[in-house]
Amino acid sequence: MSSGGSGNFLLVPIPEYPLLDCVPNKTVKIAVLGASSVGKTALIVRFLTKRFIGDYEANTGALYSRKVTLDVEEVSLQIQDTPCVSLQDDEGLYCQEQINRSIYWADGYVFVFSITDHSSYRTIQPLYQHVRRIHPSGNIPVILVGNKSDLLRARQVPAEEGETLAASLGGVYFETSARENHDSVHNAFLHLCQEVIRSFGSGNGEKRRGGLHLARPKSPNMQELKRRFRQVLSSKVKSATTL
Ligand SMILES: Nc1nc2c(ncn2[C@@H]2O[C@H](COP(=O)(O)OP(=O)(O)OP(=O)(O)O)[C@@H](O)[C@H]2O)c(=O)[nH]1
Repeated sequence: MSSGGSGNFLLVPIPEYPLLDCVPNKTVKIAVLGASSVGKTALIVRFLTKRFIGDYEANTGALYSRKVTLDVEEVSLQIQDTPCVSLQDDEGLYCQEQINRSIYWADGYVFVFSITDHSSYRTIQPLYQHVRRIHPSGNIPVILVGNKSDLLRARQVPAEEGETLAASLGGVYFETSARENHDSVHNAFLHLCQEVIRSFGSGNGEKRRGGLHLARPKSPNMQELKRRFRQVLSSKVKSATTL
């Protein structure tokens, strides 16, 4: 696994909601991962703003943070956009260090490929293995998104291949068009957020974070423990970045 990239990417300040605004134990952290130009940024922007961004700008990985209402539940949602990963000739994965940090930080993952680009589809399996190496235990809430479904004539990945791959990752497959519609994108993100919240309830968060030796806060004094949790996590991320 090669790494590169610099800057305290993940440690950019996450806008803190005033304590009274923080939705206790309902902070959902999602990382959006995939190859170049598959539509990671466009999907996030469509989900959060209902708008489509037509121009292409290689993304450096922005963090979006806001409260959203999913069904009737209000959650503090943080979505980490990430720079592209790429397959190398030996089918190894080039994944910048800053992407590792966002994988380490996230509770759930959106794996994105473009249905018009088979190599972006082939990137998903090694990318998923990489995430598993960082989170070896517990199940990790994931969804697989085949984007650009509006470009039917340019399709290179049949829907069945998406379904098969999603099943092997333990997630659900969604075909979306960030360009054409909001609902397909919203349903995909909504599903993942619900899976993440479910994983908190199942204690999976504790099992998964067991690898970090950080018990998921259970006490009534959630805010204090969450503050400590965040501190320990960010110091862990800091030490991880000095690797
Ligand atoms: N036709 C079509 N174009 C799309 C769709 N989603 C994104 N695009 C376009 O594809 C290009 C790449 O979109 P981005 O959102 O920048 O892709 P990205 O994965 O963030 O790209 P990287 O910065 O390389 O990681 C842009 O020109 C988008 O306008 C879609 O659903 N349909």
